[in-house]
Amino acid sequence: MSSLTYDLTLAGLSVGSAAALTGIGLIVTYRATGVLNFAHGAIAMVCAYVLRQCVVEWGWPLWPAATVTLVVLAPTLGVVLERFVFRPLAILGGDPAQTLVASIGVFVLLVGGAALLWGQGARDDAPELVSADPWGQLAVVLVLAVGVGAVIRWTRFGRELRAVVDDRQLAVLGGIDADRVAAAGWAFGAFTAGLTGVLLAPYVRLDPYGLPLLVMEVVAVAVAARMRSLPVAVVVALGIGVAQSQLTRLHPSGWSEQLLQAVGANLFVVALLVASLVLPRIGTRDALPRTATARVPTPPGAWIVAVVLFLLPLGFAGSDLHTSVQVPALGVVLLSLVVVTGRGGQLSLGQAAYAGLGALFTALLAAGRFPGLPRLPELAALALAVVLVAPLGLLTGWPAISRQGLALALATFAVGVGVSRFVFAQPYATSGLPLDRPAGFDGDRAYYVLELALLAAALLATHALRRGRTGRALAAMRDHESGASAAGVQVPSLKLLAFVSGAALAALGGGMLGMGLRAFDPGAYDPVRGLLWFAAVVVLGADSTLGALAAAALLVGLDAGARGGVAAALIGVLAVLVGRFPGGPYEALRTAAGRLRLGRGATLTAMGVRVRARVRPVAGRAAYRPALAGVTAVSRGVVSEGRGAGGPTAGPARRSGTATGYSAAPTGADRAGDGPAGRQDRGPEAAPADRADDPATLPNSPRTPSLSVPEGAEAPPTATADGSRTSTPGTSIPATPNTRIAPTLPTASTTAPTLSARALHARYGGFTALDGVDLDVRPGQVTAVVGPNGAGKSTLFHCLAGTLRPARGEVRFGGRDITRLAAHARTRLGIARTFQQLAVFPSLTVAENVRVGAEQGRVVDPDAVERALRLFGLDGPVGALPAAGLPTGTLRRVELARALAGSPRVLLLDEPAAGLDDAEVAAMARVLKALAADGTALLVVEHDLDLVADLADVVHVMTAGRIVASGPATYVLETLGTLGTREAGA
Ligand SMILES: Nc1ncnc2c1ncn2[C@@H]1O[C@H](COP(=O)(O)OP(=O)(O)OP(=O)(O)O)[C@@H](O)[C@H]1O
Repeated sequence: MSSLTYDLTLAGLSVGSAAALTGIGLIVTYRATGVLNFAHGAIAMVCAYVLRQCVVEWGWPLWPAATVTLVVLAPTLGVVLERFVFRPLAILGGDPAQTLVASIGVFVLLVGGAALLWGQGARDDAPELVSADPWGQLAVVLVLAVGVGAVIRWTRFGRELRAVVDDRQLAVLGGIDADRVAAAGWAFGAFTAGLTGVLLAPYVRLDPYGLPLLVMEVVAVAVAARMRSLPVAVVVALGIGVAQSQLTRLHPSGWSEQLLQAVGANLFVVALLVASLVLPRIGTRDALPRTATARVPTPPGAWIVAVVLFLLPLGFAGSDLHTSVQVPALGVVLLSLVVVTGRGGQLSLGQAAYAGLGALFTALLAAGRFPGLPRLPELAALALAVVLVAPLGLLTGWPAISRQGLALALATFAVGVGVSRFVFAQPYATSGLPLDRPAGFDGDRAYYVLELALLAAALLATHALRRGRTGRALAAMRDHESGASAAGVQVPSLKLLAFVSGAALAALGGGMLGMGLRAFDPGAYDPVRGLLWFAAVVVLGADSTLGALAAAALLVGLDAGARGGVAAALIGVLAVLVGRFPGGPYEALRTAAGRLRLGRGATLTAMGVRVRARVRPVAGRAAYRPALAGVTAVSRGVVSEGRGAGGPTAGPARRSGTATGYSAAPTGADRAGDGPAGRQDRGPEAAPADRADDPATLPNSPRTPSLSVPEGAEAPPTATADGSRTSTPGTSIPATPNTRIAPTLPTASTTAPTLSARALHARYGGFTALDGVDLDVRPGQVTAVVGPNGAGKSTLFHCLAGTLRPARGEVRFGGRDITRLAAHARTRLGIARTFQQLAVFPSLTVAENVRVGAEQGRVVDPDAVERALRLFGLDGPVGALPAAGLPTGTLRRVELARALAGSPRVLLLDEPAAGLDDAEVAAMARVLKALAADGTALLVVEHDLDLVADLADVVHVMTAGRIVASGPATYVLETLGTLGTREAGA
């Protein structure tokens, strides 16, 4: 090896060792607590400053100072963070997004605190702990990695650590002291951070912003190791370090030289981009913590105060106004976060990049240096810059389509860092780009007026995005992504829209900021600022435009003093506290306000019930009386209240629903007489002539109308082992395979199926959850799927709804193959669904929830909302209540009303009775029957066999991924009951 190669390799190993240390620390903390510690770099920076303080300022000897810093201070800092910041969050449920916000808060707090204590300038006299010789560093890293690996793998503590990470609550129930494990993880993580800081500080600029960012850039190492494997992290870190070092030898000519230099200097950033955008994701749970997006009630008059405060600087003189011009500009940047994060619920740590691009493009366009474009006047340059940056929002919008939570945070952070390093840090940008203000607005006062006009325009744009159909869809996506998709919201497009609009707003604000400062300053758009802005918006109420303006004023105002960092420190404290109280300070406020509101609402609801109970018999109609009583037909769009003129008939074997719930009394109308035209009689008592089933339409028995377990089909082992798969207490579903169940199908089966599945296979890894399922869901029928836990019912449901793609087989809707169609697209075709776990949008009112379904559904019908609300007894005051905090029974109705508001042709219901009491179940059954009578095809996956008996026309019995029996409800359930009794007797 030549001496140059050797030297470069050694230098690379030195850098790689520091990166490996960071990787080890991040992985250990993550494994012990599930937190990706964004504050790791900030802890490194604080330790480096403390060591310098001890040695340089106080004159302590190096090694005692290092011992105090690394063995006492760093672990103590880790333990304090665990005890006072992250443990309370873990106890509250360990919402990963909340811990992410808290760790960004700690980052911002430490950075701000360091700036306050030690100033913002860079120090170049950090003491050198070990010589530049990389072997010592490498040895430290390897010993640490091997030691930690051994502890995790072979010791009791390691086992406990893995248990805590897998399931903290379960581990605690198993007698493990999760707090001790987490504290140890944090102490060790902070120690490695401190070590990284003191090792790096002598060779890089020690300043409050630069060093933390440098350390966080190597997070790629941990991500590449999937936050698990220490050896992978060490090898990747050393590999990148050496490669980066060797790249400095290459000197190609032309444009590639610049590119190579940029890549060579930032190989860890390239790795971060690859790791977060290309590699499989980590930590994909959850979008934003509820607290971050909670509606903060705007106090009355707040807008008037805000307007007055924003006009106030016009009376200022000189330097005060010079500072004030930053406020509206930053306000516009922060409004971009309101759109992306507050309303759309998407974590975005890279917003500073778009702001910077806006300023850079404006400067280049105004200077005539933008490739291919002539010199433009400043305002035109700003406008064009906004237009050019907007599509770049796809840089973070695209990853957001398939990412949530931590994975999205990392991806957006990576884009922010990438733009900062590869665009802002290049010579053309750093050599000083002047940015003039528009002609006529050169003075601070005139420019401030212009800014206020632009801010007003940005507020209007933000308002438009947060209002109306788009605003509701964004809020729905934020509150419950799959629920929004099920309501027909085009989630991927909406995410792109959020990020593109966010990028445009950020670019506008960034350009304004640049003009305010009269230059493009790359430091003003540093990724660290992106974190600070994100934290500021989140703590002041992410979905609040007023909050964004307040944050802008706070950030500029507090940092206008002699010492910067006050704003960061304050925002850091608030961000750390966001999760401390039940919901953070703003949530506490909101909850208090909400309680008042909900208190009234709850009373109203209760009153509604009372009123209904008391008034109806007399008045016959009450404000709350839902249209269920006497509903005979829900003809598409028309709820008619029958007077014995029709309704879904039920055969004699059908149970009658309990006469309680939404409606005060059963009218009997839904059971008497003929149904509306076109309605099929149901039940086995149908006339024999009606049973001339078209064999082609029968899923399970192609040639014979009799239904049985398919010939030769073996009951899966779990099904026959003991026959005791009781899915509902007291109701056993035996899976004896050769049971012939029923001679006939209900007559409705002669109609062509609306939705059908053929030979569906679905797998989770190597496990087959669906093993060749055929199913038809026909109009005018309630088709039920029953079976023991784990039978595959939900999997089948997901395949039909479009949330899971089958490995093989086909799903058809009205003859069209929809196997590969996304969930929202199926909803728009007319397949609506509800969820086993409620999927309502808590921040929207009841009526808004239903409106989302109507706006995104198959048919956009202006009356659909009112009709759906009335049908489920949600009209009146309850419609104006926020969904958050309403009782389960009400929310089930909200979900159903939302599904129906889109006028679906097929309604898929996943355990619709979950969480409902008998009266509510009975009432719901009546609506569902009415819907079926009107021609809607219903599929119900349900554990409650009483409800199935009451509701269903056709029942399919599933076990172990197969349908083992199908037939008319009465026969199937009776046979199952008999078999169950026989089995029980045996
Ligand atoms: N995401 C997943 N990853 C791995 N296995 C899964 C997953 N979801 C379900 N399974 C497994 O697939 C099988 C079928 O699950 P599914 O939820 O469809 O059953 P189910 O009949 O709906 O049960 P339940 O009534 O309990 O909801 C079960 O063995 C379950 O453990």
